[in-house]
Amino acid sequence: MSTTLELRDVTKTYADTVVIDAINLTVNAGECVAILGPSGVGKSTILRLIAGLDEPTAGSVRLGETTIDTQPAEERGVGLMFQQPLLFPHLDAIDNVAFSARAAGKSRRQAREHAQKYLDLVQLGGYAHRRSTELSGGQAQRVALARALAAQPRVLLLDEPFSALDPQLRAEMHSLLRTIRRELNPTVLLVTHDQHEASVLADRIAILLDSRLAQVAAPHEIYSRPASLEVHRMMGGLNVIPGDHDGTYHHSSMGRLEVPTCEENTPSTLVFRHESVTVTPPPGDVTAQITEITHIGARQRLTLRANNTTLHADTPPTTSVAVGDTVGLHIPLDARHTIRTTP
Ligand SMILES: Nc1ncnc2c1ncn2[C@@H]1O[C@H](COP(=O)(O)OP(=O)(O)OP(=O)(O)O)[C@@H](O)[C@H]1O
Repeated sequence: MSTTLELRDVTKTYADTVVIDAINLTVNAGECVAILGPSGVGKSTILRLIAGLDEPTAGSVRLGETTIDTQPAEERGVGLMFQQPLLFPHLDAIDNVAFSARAAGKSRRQAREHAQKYLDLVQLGGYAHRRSTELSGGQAQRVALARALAAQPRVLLLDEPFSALDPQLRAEMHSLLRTIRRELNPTVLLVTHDQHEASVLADRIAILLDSRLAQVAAPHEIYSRPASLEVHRMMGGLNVIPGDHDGTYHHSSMGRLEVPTCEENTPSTLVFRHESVTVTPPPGDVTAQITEITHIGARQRLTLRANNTTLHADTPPTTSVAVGDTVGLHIPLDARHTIRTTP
């Protein structure tokens, strides 16, 4: 049964260092929220506070209608999964998954029947009697996920659960997690430093920067309407153009570009996703010269100069261009976003 998870003004201080500073976050029942932030920012600390492995310095954690701050970790109904599967090496897969049911007093047969359902769910039904030491990294991580789910937690906390896997296995685990969300509808709080992972898995992303949540929103909103330049960069945004907003147009060394209106005339930085830019015959919205072409998988990334401004555009490899070409760039109006800059 999924439950709402709520952090209220949660602060965590180690010695004199404030790691988490008065964070408020609600994960609705059945929702998946990803906390995204750089290494060492405090992502795992948040999960430890929820799981009861550490205590907040101030604030409280609620599950449903209950404040769980004083509950021991094992009574919170929180499932945890880490980067490493941490399976019991002396047990086979099914007894790893059956562990919580056995601990709750179920007979071996009942616990194994229950565990088998979860092994089937993670598509390892035929591996029940493999020792955990005889599983591949990806299989062991599936067993760890089955073990976390078999305990029927009220909330599932995932701490960088797929980052030790190679890209193909990681994509398979993403797909499995989506299936599990459809079938079991768990409340999930995921921690990752990978913006791609956050955006493919989560309904909302919470960006953790400098001890605080800089923005909490749906992935497309965070990509296209970042609340700050730091959020734009965290999401891999490349185009950052300082200038001024006159209410209708953004003025910079790149020229004048219509932008969504703002009431005040302010110094502001124009940002737009490199994926949203298309190449046209000049002049386009902006005329620029290509200075570099980098091939990234099935795309090609153009670096361009427009007067003193450096721009980036990701285009299909079929776009026929060469370094030195002068091209037009089309930047859709709804892809243009301005961020107020402190003068
Ligand atoms: N028990 C502790 N005592 C003192 N400092 C700690 C303790 N646990 C964590 N920290 C510090 O708190 C900060 C946040 O750590 P945390 O592990 O939450 O970061 P993270 O964002 O999960 O990092 P990563 O992505 O590298 O795992 C770090 O600077 C870390 O050194």
